[in-house]
Amino acid sequence: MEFLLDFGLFIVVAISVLVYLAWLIPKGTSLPPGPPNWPIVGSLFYLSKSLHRSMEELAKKYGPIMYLRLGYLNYIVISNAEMAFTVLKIHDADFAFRPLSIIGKYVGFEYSNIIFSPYGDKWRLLRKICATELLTRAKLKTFEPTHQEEVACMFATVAPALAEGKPTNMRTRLFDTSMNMMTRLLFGKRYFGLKISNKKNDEFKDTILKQLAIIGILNIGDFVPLLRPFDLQGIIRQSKQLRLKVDQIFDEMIQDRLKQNGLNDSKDFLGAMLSLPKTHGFGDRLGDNTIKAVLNGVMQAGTDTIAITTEWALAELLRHPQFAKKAREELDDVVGLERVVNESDIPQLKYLLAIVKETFRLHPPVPLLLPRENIKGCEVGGYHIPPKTRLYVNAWAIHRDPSIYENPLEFNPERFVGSNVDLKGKDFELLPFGSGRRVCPGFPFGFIAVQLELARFLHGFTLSLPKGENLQDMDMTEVFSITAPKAISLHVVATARLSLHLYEAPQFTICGN
Ligand code: HEM
Repeated sequence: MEFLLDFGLFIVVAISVLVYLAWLIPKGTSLPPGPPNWPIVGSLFYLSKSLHRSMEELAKKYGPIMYLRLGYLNYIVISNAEMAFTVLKIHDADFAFRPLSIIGKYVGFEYSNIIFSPYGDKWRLLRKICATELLTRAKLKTFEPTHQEEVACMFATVAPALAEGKPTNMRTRLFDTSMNMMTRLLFGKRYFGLKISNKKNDEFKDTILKQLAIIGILNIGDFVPLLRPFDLQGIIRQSKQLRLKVDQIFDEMIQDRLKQNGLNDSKDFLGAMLSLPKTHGFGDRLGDNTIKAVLNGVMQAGTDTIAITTEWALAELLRHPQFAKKAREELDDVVGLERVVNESDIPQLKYLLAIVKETFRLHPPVPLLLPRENIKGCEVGGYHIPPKTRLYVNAWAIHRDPSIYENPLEFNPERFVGSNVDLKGKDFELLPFGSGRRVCPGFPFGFIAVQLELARFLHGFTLSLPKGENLQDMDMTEVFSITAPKAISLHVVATARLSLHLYEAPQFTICGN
Protein backbone atom coordinates (compact mmCIF):
# COMPACT_ATOMS: atom_id res chain seq x y z
CA MET A 1 0.00 0.00 0.00
CA GLU A 2 2.78 2.36 1.03
CA PHE A 3 4.60 1.47 -2.17
CA LEU A 4 1.49 2.33 -4.25
CA LEU A 5 1.21 5.71 -2.51
CA ASP A 6 4.89 6.49 -3.21
CA PHE A 7 4.49 5.42 -6.81
CA GLY A 8 1.35 7.54 -7.21
CA LEU A 9 3.18 10.53 -5.77
CA PHE A 10 6.07 9.94 -8.15
CA ILE A 11 3.70 9.89 -11.15
CA VAL A 12 2.00 13.12 -10.05
CA VAL A 13 5.38 14.89 -9.61
CA ALA A 14 6.67 13.56 -12.94
CA ILE A 15 3.53 14.70 -14.80
CA SER A 16 3.69 18.13 -13.13
CA VAL A 17 7.34 18.52 -14.20
CA LEU A 18 6.48 17.52 -17.80
CA VAL A 19 3.54 19.92 -17.92
CA TYR A 20 5.69 22.71 -16.47
CA LEU A 21 8.42 22.08 -19.03
CA ALA A 22 5.96 21.84 -21.90
CA TRP A 23 4.56 25.18 -20.74
CA LEU A 24 8.04 26.68 -20.84
CA ILE A 25 8.65 25.65 -24.47
CA PRO A 26 8.00 28.73 -26.64
CA LYS A 27 4.81 28.37 -28.67
CA GLY A 28 3.29 30.09 -31.65
CA THR A 29 6.66 31.43 -32.78
CA SER A 30 8.73 30.67 -35.80
CA LEU A 31 11.85 29.31 -34.19
CA PRO A 32 14.84 28.27 -36.31
CA PRO A 33 14.83 24.60 -37.31
CA GLY A 34 16.50 22.10 -35.04
CA PRO A 35 16.57 18.49 -33.88
CA PRO A 36 13.59 16.96 -32.03
CA ASN A 37 12.89 18.24 -28.61
CA TRP A 38 12.18 15.60 -25.92
CA PRO A 39 10.49 16.31 -22.61
CA ILE A 40 12.88 17.41 -19.85
CA VAL A 41 16.13 16.77 -21.76
CA GLY A 42 15.21 18.62 -24.98
CA SER A 43 17.83 17.92 -27.66
CA LEU A 44 20.56 16.87 -25.24
CA PHE A 45 20.87 13.37 -26.69
CA TYR A 46 21.84 14.81 -30.08
CA LEU A 47 24.99 16.31 -28.63
CA SER A 48 28.23 14.56 -27.84
CA LYS A 49 31.14 15.55 -25.63
CA SER A 50 32.69 17.11 -28.75
CA LEU A 51 30.03 19.79 -28.74
CA HIS A 52 31.53 21.68 -31.69
CA ARG A 53 31.62 18.56 -33.87
CA SER A 54 28.11 17.39 -33.00
CA MET A 55 26.75 20.89 -33.61
CA GLU A 56 28.57 20.97 -36.97
CA GLU A 57 26.93 17.65 -37.91
CA LEU A 58 23.47 18.84 -36.83
CA ALA A 59 23.88 22.08 -38.80
CA LYS A 60 24.41 20.04 -41.98
CA LYS A 61 20.85 18.84 -41.51
CA TYR A 62 19.15 21.85 -39.91
CA GLY A 63 21.03 24.78 -41.42
CA PRO A 64 23.28 27.70 -40.44
CA ILE A 65 20.91 28.97 -37.77
CA MET A 66 19.68 26.13 -35.62
CA TYR A 67 17.53 26.00 -32.52
CA LEU A 68 18.27 23.62 -29.65
CA ARG A 69 16.40 23.17 -26.47
CA LEU A 70 18.42 21.84 -23.53
CA GLY A 71 16.23 21.32 -20.49
CA TYR A 72 14.48 24.62 -19.97
CA LEU A 73 17.12 26.64 -21.86
CA ASN A 74 16.89 27.89 -25.45
CA TYR A 75 19.98 27.87 -27.62
CA ILE A 76 20.74 29.00 -31.15
CA VAL A 77 23.80 27.77 -32.97
CA ILE A 78 25.30 29.71 -35.87
CA SER A 79 27.32 27.75 -38.42
CA ASN A 80 28.13 29.95 -41.39
CA ALA A 81 29.88 33.27 -41.98
CA GLU A 82 26.76 35.08 -43.20
CA MET A 83 24.74 34.24 -40.10
CA ALA A 84 27.78 35.02 -37.91
CA PHE A 85 27.81 38.49 -39.47
CA THR A 86 24.10 38.81 -38.70
CA VAL A 87 24.36 37.91 -35.01
CA LEU A 88 27.78 39.39 -34.20
CA LYS A 89 27.55 42.57 -36.27
CA ILE A 90 23.89 43.48 -36.86
CA HIS A 91 22.65 42.01 -33.56
CA ASP A 92 25.89 42.60 -31.65
CA ALA A 93 24.22 44.67 -28.91
CA ASP A 94 21.33 42.17 -28.56
CA PHE A 95 23.73 39.27 -27.98
CA ALA A 96 26.35 41.08 -25.91
CA PHE A 97 25.32 39.37 -22.66
CA ARG A 98 26.90 36.27 -21.19
CA PRO A 99 24.64 33.64 -19.63
CA LEU A 100 24.80 33.35 -15.87
CA SER A 101 26.50 30.15 -14.75
CA ILE A 102 27.70 28.41 -11.62
CA ILE A 103 31.34 28.88 -12.58
CA GLY A 104 30.72 32.59 -13.29
CA LYS A 105 29.17 32.93 -9.87
CA TYR A 106 31.94 31.25 -7.90
CA VAL A 107 35.26 31.49 -9.73
CA GLY A 108 34.01 34.56 -11.62
CA PHE A 109 33.56 36.34 -8.25
CA GLU A 110 29.83 36.90 -8.73
CA TYR A 111 30.31 37.78 -12.42
CA SER A 112 33.01 40.40 -11.76
CA ASN A 113 35.33 38.54 -14.13
CA ILE A 114 35.24 40.18 -17.62
CA ILE A 115 34.57 36.87 -19.32
CA PHE A 116 31.42 36.13 -17.31
CA SER A 117 30.31 39.67 -16.58
CA PRO A 118 26.86 40.58 -17.93
CA TYR A 119 26.84 43.36 -20.51
CA GLY A 120 26.49 46.69 -18.70
CA ASP A 121 28.39 49.36 -16.77
CA LYS A 122 30.51 46.97 -14.73
CA TRP A 123 31.62 45.06 -17.83
CA ARG A 124 32.37 48.37 -19.63
CA LEU A 125 34.56 49.44 -16.72
CA LEU A 126 36.41 46.10 -16.64
CA ARG A 127 37.07 46.25 -20.40
CA LYS A 128 38.25 49.85 -20.02
CA ILE A 129 40.68 48.87 -17.28
CA CYS A 130 42.06 46.12 -19.52
CA ALA A 131 42.27 48.44 -22.51
CA THR A 132 44.00 51.27 -20.66
CA GLU A 133 46.12 49.43 -18.09
CA LEU A 134 46.96 46.07 -19.63
CA LEU A 135 46.72 45.82 -23.37
CA THR A 136 47.68 49.24 -24.70
CA ARG A 137 50.10 49.42 -27.61
CA ALA A 138 52.63 51.20 -25.37
CA LYS A 139 52.40 48.55 -22.58
CA LEU A 140 52.80 45.73 -25.07
CA LYS A 141 55.83 47.50 -26.59
CA THR A 142 57.41 47.81 -23.12
CA PHE A 143 56.63 44.14 -22.56
CA GLU A 144 58.52 43.05 -25.72
CA PRO A 145 61.87 42.30 -24.00
CA THR A 146 60.08 40.30 -21.26
CA HIS A 147 58.20 38.37 -23.89
CA GLN A 148 61.41 37.57 -25.73
CA GLU A 149 63.12 36.60 -22.49
CA GLU A 150 60.36 34.07 -21.79
CA VAL A 151 60.70 32.49 -25.21
CA ALA A 152 64.46 32.39 -24.68
CA CYS A 153 63.84 30.66 -21.34
CA MET A 154 61.75 28.07 -23.15
CA PHE A 155 64.69 27.47 -25.47
CA ALA A 156 67.00 27.11 -22.51
CA THR A 157 64.74 24.46 -20.99
CA VAL A 158 64.56 22.57 -24.29
CA ALA A 159 68.36 22.77 -24.74
CA PRO A 160 69.41 19.94 -22.35
CA ALA A 161 67.00 17.55 -24.07
CA LEU A 162 68.33 18.82 -27.37
CA ALA A 163 71.93 17.96 -26.50
CA GLU A 164 70.87 14.44 -25.46
CA GLY A 165 68.48 13.88 -28.38
CA LYS A 166 65.64 13.26 -25.87
CA PRO A 167 61.98 14.01 -26.68
CA THR A 168 60.50 17.16 -25.19
CA ASN A 169 56.87 17.46 -24.10
CA MET A 170 55.87 20.58 -26.03
CA ARG A 171 52.56 20.95 -24.18
CA THR A 172 54.31 21.46 -20.83
CA ARG A 173 56.93 23.81 -22.27
CA LEU A 174 54.39 25.93 -24.13
CA PHE A 175 51.92 26.04 -21.27
CA ASP A 176 54.58 27.05 -18.73
CA THR A 177 55.81 29.73 -21.12
CA SER A 178 52.29 31.12 -21.55
CA MET A 179 51.72 31.04 -17.79
CA ASN A 180 54.97 32.90 -17.18
CA MET A 181 54.18 35.48 -19.85
CA MET A 182 50.81 36.13 -18.27
CA THR A 183 52.13 36.21 -14.69
CA ARG A 184 54.91 38.59 -15.68
CA LEU A 185 52.41 40.82 -17.47
CA LEU A 186 50.02 40.73 -14.53
CA PHE A 187 52.26 40.41 -11.45
CA GLY A 188 55.77 41.10 -12.79
CA LYS A 189 56.96 37.65 -11.68
CA ARG A 190 57.52 34.24 -13.24
CA TYR A 191 56.29 31.15 -11.47
CA PHE A 192 56.94 28.16 -13.70
CA GLY A 193 59.92 26.29 -15.02
CA LEU A 194 62.72 24.08 -13.86
CA LYS A 195 63.87 24.71 -10.29
CA ILE A 196 61.36 27.51 -9.62
CA SER A 197 58.49 25.05 -9.55
CA ASN A 198 57.39 24.42 -5.99
CA LYS A 199 54.22 23.09 -4.41
CA LYS A 200 52.62 26.54 -4.23
CA ASN A 201 53.37 27.42 -7.84
CA ASP A 202 52.20 24.01 -9.01
CA GLU A 203 48.94 24.55 -7.12
CA PHE A 204 48.49 27.88 -8.89
CA LYS A 205 48.90 26.19 -12.28
CA ASP A 206 46.62 23.37 -11.22
CA THR A 207 43.95 25.86 -10.15
CA ILE A 208 43.99 27.59 -13.54
CA LEU A 209 43.84 24.23 -15.38
CA LYS A 210 40.97 22.96 -13.22
CA GLN A 211 38.98 26.13 -13.85
CA LEU A 212 39.47 25.79 -17.61
CA ALA A 213 38.29 22.19 -17.44
CA ILE A 214 35.17 23.01 -15.43
CA ILE A 215 34.17 26.02 -17.58
CA GLY A 216 33.77 23.65 -20.53
CA ILE A 217 31.34 21.24 -18.83
CA LEU A 218 27.65 21.50 -19.74
CA ASN A 219 26.01 21.72 -16.34
CA ILE A 220 22.81 19.65 -16.08
CA GLY A 221 21.77 21.88 -13.15
CA ASP A 222 21.68 24.86 -15.57
CA PHE A 223 19.29 22.98 -17.89
CA VAL A 224 16.99 21.51 -15.29
CA PRO A 225 16.89 23.85 -12.25
CA LEU A 226 15.01 21.20 -10.26
CA LEU A 227 18.16 19.10 -10.38
CA ARG A 228 20.51 21.94 -9.43
CA PRO A 229 20.45 21.30 -5.65
CA PHE A 230 21.63 17.72 -6.27
CA ASP A 231 24.79 18.97 -8.05
CA LEU A 232 24.94 15.69 -9.98
CA GLN A 233 28.25 16.48 -11.71
CA GLY A 234 29.84 18.01 -8.62
CA ILE A 235 30.21 21.35 -10.42
CA ILE A 236 28.99 23.50 -7.53
CA ARG A 237 31.20 21.66 -5.08
CA GLN A 238 34.29 21.95 -7.30
CA SER A 239 33.56 25.60 -8.15
CA LYS A 240 33.32 26.48 -4.46
CA GLN A 241 36.60 24.69 -3.75
CA LEU A 242 38.28 26.45 -6.68
CA ARG A 243 36.98 29.80 -5.48
CA LEU A 244 38.61 29.22 -2.08
CA LYS A 245 41.91 28.38 -3.80
CA VAL A 246 41.71 31.37 -6.16
CA ASP A 247 40.89 33.64 -3.21
CA GLN A 248 43.85 32.35 -1.27
CA ILE A 249 46.33 32.69 -4.17
CA PHE A 250 45.33 36.20 -5.19
CA ASP A 251 44.76 37.48 -1.64
CA GLU A 252 48.35 36.55 -0.87
CA MET A 253 49.60 38.34 -3.99
CA ILE A 254 47.63 41.48 -3.17
CA GLN A 255 48.74 41.52 0.46
CA ASP A 256 52.40 40.95 -0.49
CA ARG A 257 52.22 43.78 -2.98
CA LEU A 258 50.58 46.14 -0.53
CA LYS A 259 53.29 45.36 2.05
CA GLN A 260 56.13 45.79 -0.46
CA ASN A 261 55.09 48.76 -2.50
CA GLY A 262 52.15 50.50 -1.05
CA LEU A 263 49.66 51.51 -3.68
CA ASN A 264 51.86 53.40 -6.08
CA ASP A 265 53.60 50.71 -8.06
CA SER A 266 51.97 50.53 -11.46
CA LYS A 267 54.70 48.69 -13.41
CA ASP A 268 52.54 45.61 -13.83
CA PHE A 269 48.79 45.13 -14.04
CA LEU A 270 48.33 44.32 -10.35
CA GLY A 271 50.23 47.48 -9.43
CA ALA A 272 48.18 49.48 -11.90
CA MET A 273 44.89 48.16 -10.53
CA LEU A 274 45.93 48.84 -6.93
CA SER A 275 46.85 52.39 -7.87
CA LEU A 276 43.73 53.26 -9.81
CA PRO A 277 42.42 56.59 -8.53
CA LYS A 278 39.31 56.84 -6.39
CA THR A 279 37.03 56.90 -9.38
CA HIS A 280 34.19 54.75 -10.57
CA GLY A 281 32.60 54.70 -7.10
CA PHE A 282 34.90 51.95 -5.84
CA GLY A 283 35.99 53.77 -2.67
CA ASP A 284 39.70 54.07 -1.90
CA ARG A 285 40.66 51.69 -4.63
CA LEU A 286 39.20 48.93 -6.75
CA GLY A 287 37.69 46.26 -4.49
CA ASP A 288 39.82 43.17 -3.88
CA ASN A 289 37.17 40.90 -5.37
CA THR A 290 37.11 42.88 -8.60
CA ILE A 291 40.92 42.81 -8.78
CA LYS A 292 41.01 39.07 -8.12
CA ALA A 293 38.26 38.46 -10.68
CA VAL A 294 40.05 40.44 -13.39
CA LEU A 295 43.42 38.79 -12.71
CA ASN A 296 41.88 35.34 -12.63
CA GLY A 297 39.86 35.99 -15.80
CA VAL A 298 42.87 37.20 -17.76
CA MET A 299 44.89 34.17 -16.60
CA GLN A 300 42.05 31.86 -17.70
CA ALA A 301 41.63 33.58 -21.06
CA GLY A 302 45.21 34.17 -22.02
CA THR A 303 47.14 31.09 -20.98
CA ASP A 304 46.09 27.94 -22.72
CA THR A 305 44.76 29.62 -25.90
CA ILE A 306 48.29 30.65 -26.91
CA ALA A 307 49.87 27.31 -25.94
CA ILE A 308 47.15 25.28 -27.69
CA THR A 309 47.57 27.17 -30.98
CA THR A 310 51.36 26.91 -31.04
CA GLU A 311 51.18 23.19 -30.28
CA TRP A 312 48.71 22.64 -33.16
CA ALA A 313 50.91 24.64 -35.54
CA LEU A 314 53.98 22.57 -34.65
CA ALA A 315 52.04 19.32 -35.04
CA GLU A 316 50.73 20.35 -38.48
CA LEU A 317 54.18 21.46 -39.61
CA LEU A 318 55.67 18.12 -38.59
CA ARG A 319 53.07 16.44 -40.78
CA HIS A 320 53.64 18.91 -43.63
CA PRO A 321 57.41 19.46 -43.80
CA GLN A 322 57.08 21.25 -47.16
CA PHE A 323 55.43 24.22 -45.40
CA ALA A 324 57.94 24.16 -42.53
CA LYS A 325 60.74 24.27 -45.10
CA LYS A 326 59.26 27.37 -46.77
CA ALA A 327 58.83 29.09 -43.40
CA ARG A 328 62.47 28.34 -42.49
CA GLU A 329 63.67 29.71 -45.82
CA GLU A 330 61.81 32.93 -45.11
CA LEU A 331 63.23 33.07 -41.57
CA ASP A 332 66.79 32.48 -42.77
CA ASP A 333 66.29 35.20 -45.35
CA VAL A 334 64.88 37.79 -42.95
CA VAL A 335 66.77 36.90 -39.76
CA GLY A 336 69.85 34.97 -40.90
CA LEU A 337 71.56 32.34 -38.76
CA GLU A 338 73.61 34.59 -36.50
CA ARG A 339 70.86 35.71 -34.16
CA VAL A 340 67.41 34.66 -32.91
CA VAL A 341 64.04 35.99 -34.14
CA ASN A 342 62.70 39.08 -32.39
CA GLU A 343 59.26 40.63 -32.31
CA SER A 344 60.44 43.37 -34.67
CA ASP A 345 61.02 40.69 -37.36
CA ILE A 346 57.41 39.47 -37.26
CA PRO A 347 55.87 41.98 -39.73
CA GLN A 348 58.28 40.75 -42.42
CA LEU A 349 57.42 37.07 -41.93
CA LYS A 350 54.51 36.77 -44.36
CA TYR A 351 54.67 33.01 -44.87
CA LEU A 352 54.72 32.49 -41.11
CA LEU A 353 51.59 34.66 -40.94
CA ALA A 354 49.87 32.40 -43.48
CA ILE A 355 50.77 29.35 -41.33
CA VAL A 356 49.39 31.02 -38.21
CA LYS A 357 46.12 31.95 -39.95
CA GLU A 358 45.75 28.43 -41.29
CA THR A 359 46.33 27.01 -37.80
CA PHE A 360 43.68 29.30 -36.31
CA ARG A 361 41.34 28.23 -39.14
CA LEU A 362 41.70 24.48 -38.81
CA HIS A 363 42.21 24.40 -35.03
CA PRO A 364 40.40 27.38 -33.51
CA PRO A 365 41.40 27.16 -29.83
CA VAL A 366 37.93 28.30 -28.69
CA PRO A 367 35.79 26.46 -31.30
CA LEU A 368 32.38 27.75 -30.14
CA LEU A 369 33.72 31.16 -29.01
CA LEU A 370 32.22 31.98 -25.61
CA PRO A 371 28.46 31.64 -25.15
CA ARG A 372 26.41 34.82 -25.39
CA GLU A 373 22.79 35.59 -24.55
CA ASN A 374 20.08 38.06 -25.55
CA ILE A 375 18.00 39.76 -22.89
CA LYS A 376 15.20 40.83 -25.21
CA GLY A 377 13.62 38.76 -27.96
CA CYS A 378 14.70 39.62 -31.52
CA GLU A 379 14.31 38.53 -35.15
CA VAL A 380 17.33 36.87 -36.74
CA GLY A 381 17.32 35.56 -40.32
CA GLY A 382 13.50 35.68 -40.37
CA TYR A 383 13.19 33.65 -37.16
CA HIS A 384 12.01 34.74 -33.76
CA ILE A 385 14.64 34.34 -31.06
CA PRO A 386 13.02 34.38 -27.61
CA PRO A 387 14.59 36.40 -24.78
CA LYS A 388 17.33 34.68 -22.75
CA THR A 389 18.37 32.48 -25.65
CA ARG A 390 21.97 31.36 -25.46
CA LEU A 391 24.06 31.82 -28.59
CA TYR A 392 26.90 29.65 -29.80
CA VAL A 393 28.84 30.75 -32.87
CA ASN A 394 30.46 27.59 -34.20
CA ALA A 395 33.75 29.02 -35.49
CA TRP A 396 34.90 25.43 -35.96
CA ALA A 397 32.12 24.77 -38.51
CA ILE A 398 32.51 28.18 -40.20
CA HIS A 399 36.24 27.59 -40.66
CA ARG A 400 35.48 24.26 -42.36
CA ASP A 401 32.77 25.51 -44.68
CA PRO A 402 33.49 24.06 -48.16
CA SER A 403 31.68 26.97 -49.81
CA ILE A 404 34.41 29.28 -48.46
CA TYR A 405 37.48 27.07 -48.19
CA GLU A 406 38.57 24.61 -50.87
CA ASN A 407 39.45 21.23 -49.33
CA PRO A 408 38.65 22.65 -45.91
CA LEU A 409 39.93 19.66 -43.94
CA GLU A 410 43.42 20.01 -45.40
CA PHE A 411 46.10 22.03 -43.63
CA ASN A 412 47.30 24.32 -46.39
CA PRO A 413 48.77 27.72 -45.43
CA GLU A 414 49.14 28.58 -49.13
CA ARG A 415 45.44 29.54 -49.13
CA PHE A 416 46.34 32.58 -46.99
CA VAL A 417 49.46 33.67 -48.86
CA GLY A 418 48.77 37.24 -50.01
CA SER A 419 45.28 37.12 -48.47
CA ASN A 420 43.97 40.17 -46.63
CA VAL A 421 41.63 38.15 -44.43
CA ASP A 422 42.51 39.08 -40.88
CA LEU A 423 41.72 37.70 -37.45
CA LYS A 424 40.42 40.78 -35.68
CA GLY A 425 36.77 39.87 -36.11
CA LYS A 426 35.82 41.83 -39.21
CA ASP A 427 36.16 38.86 -41.58
CA PHE A 428 33.43 36.47 -40.54
CA GLU A 429 34.92 33.45 -42.30
CA LEU A 430 37.84 33.49 -39.81
CA LEU A 431 36.80 34.20 -36.24
CA PRO A 432 39.19 32.61 -33.73
CA PHE A 433 39.07 35.70 -31.49
CA GLY A 434 35.33 36.31 -31.87
CA SER A 435 33.87 39.58 -33.03
CA GLY A 436 31.78 42.55 -31.92
CA ARG A 437 31.61 44.05 -28.45
CA ARG A 438 32.79 40.91 -26.69
CA VAL A 439 35.64 40.25 -29.11
CA CYS A 440 38.81 39.04 -27.41
CA PRO A 441 40.63 42.07 -25.98
CA GLY A 442 43.81 39.97 -25.77
CA PHE A 443 44.09 39.68 -29.56
CA PRO A 444 47.26 41.80 -30.02
CA PHE A 445 49.02 39.90 -27.24
CA GLY A 446 47.85 36.41 -28.21
CA PHE A 447 48.48 36.89 -31.91
CA ILE A 448 52.05 38.13 -31.54
CA ALA A 449 52.82 35.47 -28.90
CA VAL A 450 51.84 32.61 -31.23
CA GLN A 451 53.85 34.10 -34.10
CA LEU A 452 56.94 34.70 -31.99
CA GLU A 453 56.93 31.25 -30.36
CA LEU A 454 56.41 29.50 -33.67
CA ALA A 455 59.04 31.59 -35.42
CA ARG A 456 61.58 30.82 -32.69
CA PHE A 457 60.92 27.09 -32.91
CA LEU A 458 61.06 26.90 -36.68
CA HIS A 459 64.16 29.04 -36.87
CA GLY A 460 65.93 27.43 -33.94
CA PHE A 461 65.17 23.76 -34.40
CA THR A 462 64.55 21.01 -36.85
CA LEU A 463 61.81 18.96 -35.25
CA SER A 464 61.06 15.27 -35.55
CA LEU A 465 58.94 12.71 -33.74
CA PRO A 466 60.47 10.50 -31.02
CA LYS A 467 61.89 7.13 -32.14
CA GLY A 468 59.20 4.55 -32.87
CA GLU A 469 56.48 7.12 -33.68
CA ASN A 470 55.49 7.90 -37.23
CA LEU A 471 53.65 10.78 -38.83
CA GLN A 472 50.90 8.65 -40.39
CA ASP A 473 49.79 7.43 -36.95
CA MET A 474 49.99 10.84 -35.31
CA ASP A 475 46.76 11.54 -33.43
CA MET A 476 45.30 14.84 -34.63
CA THR A 477 42.04 14.78 -32.68
CA GLU A 478 41.12 17.40 -30.12
CA VAL A 479 39.31 17.32 -26.79
CA PHE A 480 36.59 19.90 -26.18
CA SER A 481 36.37 21.75 -22.93
CA ILE A 482 35.57 25.36 -24.00
CA THR A 483 39.07 25.29 -25.54
CA ALA A 484 40.10 22.44 -27.82
CA PRO A 485 43.68 21.27 -27.28
CA LYS A 486 45.25 18.36 -29.09
CA ALA A 487 43.98 15.21 -27.34
CA ILE A 488 47.47 13.77 -27.02
CA SER A 489 50.23 16.20 -26.19
CA LEU A 490 52.98 16.64 -28.73
CA HIS A 491 56.41 15.25 -27.95
CA VAL A 492 59.23 16.14 -30.32
CA VAL A 493 62.94 15.62 -30.70
CA ALA A 494 64.59 18.94 -31.48
CA THR A 495 67.86 19.39 -33.36
CA ALA A 496 69.69 22.71 -33.24
CA ARG A 497 69.90 24.85 -36.40
CA LEU A 498 71.83 27.74 -34.83
CA SER A 499 75.05 28.13 -32.83
CA LEU A 500 74.60 26.65 -29.37
CA HIS A 501 75.24 29.95 -27.53
CA LEU A 502 71.97 31.26 -29.03
CA TYR A 503 70.02 28.69 -26.99
CA GLU A 504 71.17 30.13 -23.69
CA ALA A 505 68.73 32.48 -22.05
CA PRO A 506 70.12 36.04 -21.97
CA GLN A 507 69.86 36.31 -18.20
CA PHE A 508 70.21 32.74 -17.22
CA THR A 509 69.14 33.14 -13.61
CA ILE A 510 65.76 34.53 -14.59
CA CYS A 511 64.84 31.18 -16.10
CA GLY A 512 65.37 29.42 -12.81
CA ASN A 513 67.39 26.69 -14.48
C1 HEM B 1 45.49 32.64 -29.11
C2 HEM B 1 45.05 33.45 -28.20
C3 HEM B 1 43.60 33.75 -27.89
C4 HEM B 1 42.43 33.35 -28.50
C5 HEM B 1 42.28 32.45 -29.71
C6 HEM B 1 41.34 33.96 -27.78
C7 HEM B 1 40.00 33.80 -28.10
C8 HEM B 1 38.95 34.41 -27.44
C9 HEM B 1 37.57 34.27 -27.79
C10 HEM B 1 37.03 33.43 -28.93
C11 HEM B 1 36.84 35.03 -26.92
C12 HEM B 1 35.32 35.19 -26.93
C13 HEM B 1 34.95 36.27 -27.91
C14 HEM B 1 33.48 36.40 -28.16
O1 HEM B 1 32.65 36.12 -27.28
O2 HEM B 1 33.13 36.83 -29.29
C15 HEM B 1 37.77 35.64 -26.01
C16 HEM B 1 37.41 36.46 -24.97
C17 HEM B 1 38.31 37.02 -24.10
N1 HEM B 1 39.69 36.94 -24.17
FE1 HEM B 1 40.77 35.93 -25.52
N2 HEM B 1 41.84 34.71 -26.76
C18 HEM B 1 43.23 34.63 -26.79
C19 HEM B 1 44.12 35.25 -25.96
C20 HEM B 1 43.79 36.13 -24.96
C21 HEM B 1 44.74 36.85 -24.13
C22 HEM B 1 46.26 36.75 -24.27
C23 HEM B 1 44.01 37.57 -23.24
C24 HEM B 1 44.48 38.52 -22.16
C25 HEM B 1 45.68 39.04 -22.09
C26 HEM B 1 42.60 37.32 -23.52
C27 HEM B 1 41.55 37.86 -22.82
C28 HEM B 1 40.21 37.66 -23.11
C29 HEM B 1 39.12 38.21 -22.32
C30 HEM B 1 39.27 39.07 -21.06
C31 HEM B 1 37.92 37.81 -22.95
C32 HEM B 1 36.50 38.14 -22.51
C33 HEM B 1 36.02 39.37 -23.26
C34 HEM B 1 34.58 39.76 -22.91
O3 HEM B 1 33.78 38.93 -22.56
O4 HEM B 1 34.29 40.97 -22.99
N3 HEM B 1 42.50 36.43 -24.56
N4 HEM B 1 39.05 35.27 -26.34
